[in-house]
Amino acid sequence: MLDQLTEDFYNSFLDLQEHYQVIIVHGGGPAITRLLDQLNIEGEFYDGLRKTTPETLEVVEMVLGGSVNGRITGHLMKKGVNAVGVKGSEASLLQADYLDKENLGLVGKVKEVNPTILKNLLAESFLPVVAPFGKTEDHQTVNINADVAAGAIATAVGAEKLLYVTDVPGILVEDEILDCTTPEEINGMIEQKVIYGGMIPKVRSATEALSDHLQEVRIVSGEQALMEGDSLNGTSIRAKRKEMVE
Ligand SMILES: Nc1ncnc2c1ncn2[C@@H]1O[C@H](COP(=O)(O)OP(=O)(O)O)[C@@H](O)[C@H]1O
Ligand SMILES: CC(=O)N[C@@H](CCC(=O)OP(=O)(O)O)C(=O)O
Repeated sequence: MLDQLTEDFYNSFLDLQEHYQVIIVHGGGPAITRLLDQLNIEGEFYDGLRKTTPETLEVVEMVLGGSVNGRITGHLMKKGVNAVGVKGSEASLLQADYLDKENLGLVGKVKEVNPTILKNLLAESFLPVVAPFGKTEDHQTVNINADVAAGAIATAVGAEKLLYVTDVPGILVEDEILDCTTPEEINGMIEQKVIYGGMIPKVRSATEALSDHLQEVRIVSGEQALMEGDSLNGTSIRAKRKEMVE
């Protein structure tokens, strides 16, 4: 999605900051794959997660922590947003365990989040742009899936809303954007194959992140502005449908 993010999308952050304190957590899988291909380093995925050797990790760090993070931060700075790049592996932000060292190598799962750095930056009106790395107890940097990192950070900072930015304007049912839905309906849509492929991990981590505090997760497009007037675009996912009637 990163290559398709529009001017309207980046402009939205000025509007968003009038209503919310905002943290961005980004991925960049296709950009990593491109550089690995150029370097003739073979990539392997298991259940959508990249097997990460020490050699692969070096490339992942260069791409996510370097060019992708710099690009997003740079675009936001140009719009007048005070963005700052943060690596999840630093300042004890994402403390990780190995997910499956034998099969996946240096891939992490989040053990604990220390959001102090993010809270301090937000308090000073910075917009943190987080690259999804973690640090293990033995001080190894690990590669963490961006959707997973975003969910964990949202929970740790006590976020009210979590937005998953993608290349469709929301959850689509027969080409119509769904305004709102629930985890229960989502399970049904997965069963009926209305939701398939890359949307499945997105809606699953979205529903996992829902809590008493984080009452809404949205699936939104990066091809348009995130807000229209005072409301957010895309599909709203909430625990119960009756709460959606506002
Ligand atoms: N019901 C659905 N509504 C919208 N998109 C869907 C649906 N089911 C599957 N998809 C697919 O999910 C894709 C988004 O997931 P993915 O490609 O992994 O996104 P990203 O690269 O932004 O993480 C869409 O482009 C679409 O092909
Ligand atoms: C462990 C793992 O798979 N990490 C991901 C991190 C980037 C990411 O999540 O990028 P997308 O959001 O574009 O998928 C990877 O190496 O591709």
